[in-house]
Amino acid sequence: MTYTLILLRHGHSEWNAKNLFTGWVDVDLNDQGRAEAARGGELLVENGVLPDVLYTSRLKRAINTANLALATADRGWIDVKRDWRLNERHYGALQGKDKAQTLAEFGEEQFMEWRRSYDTPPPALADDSEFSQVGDPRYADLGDAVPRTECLKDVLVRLLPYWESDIKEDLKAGKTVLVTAHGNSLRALVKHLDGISDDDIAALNIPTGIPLVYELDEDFQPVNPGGRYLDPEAAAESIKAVANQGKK
Ligand SMILES: O=C(O)[C@@H](CO)OP(=O)(O)O
Repeated sequence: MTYTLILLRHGHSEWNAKNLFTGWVDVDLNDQGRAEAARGGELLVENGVLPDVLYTSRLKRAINTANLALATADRGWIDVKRDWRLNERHYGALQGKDKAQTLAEFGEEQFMEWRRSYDTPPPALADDSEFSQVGDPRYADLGDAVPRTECLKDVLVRLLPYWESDIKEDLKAGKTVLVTAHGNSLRALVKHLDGISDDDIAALNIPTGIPLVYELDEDFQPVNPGGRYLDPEAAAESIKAVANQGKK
């Protein structure tokens, strides 16, 4: 008996296209992202991997990706659970900043440390910034715990309890679970699933809009470590593009 988990990073967003750090800023998909999401749904159908339940973050680029993919797969009727713990990593004071300019200003080492180190968060975002989520009603349940910045470790710490309490329970019940989330929240989950070290996770990037399917054994260990992208060629191209962001 194996459990089927599908991970799907949202399609290209308006700020991916502009090369801006996004984090918790609620930016929508662009046309490319909407097309990627629909293609993601086609890939689910072509591969006969149809989700029974959907998990998303509270951010519209993930929500709309899931809606488009599921509509394409004629699966818009499945149960949905949304949770802030699947949100993108909060990018702190980098939210809204241009990646290429940040790279030029701070140099590659600092830029990569902020983007990909496991435990160094970017500087905190001021509460009165236009890009702050403090006071946003969608995070009212968080009170003053709304993040001002996060490193990947912080994401793992907030995400794992939810993985244990909710997502795993649906898998245990035999449901095929679709998690539609973000580059860094999915990197955290993949780190956990594949047992990737704190150092090695820096080199792992998740492509936009391409379903990544894990088969998990009864102990939730991947039967297929690293998972299986439903379009491996497109995934390889997109991974390269994500890795090179800023370096234009
Ligand atoms: O800007 C962001 O929020 C993320 C994902 O788009 O970017 P990066 O890949 O640089 O972590």
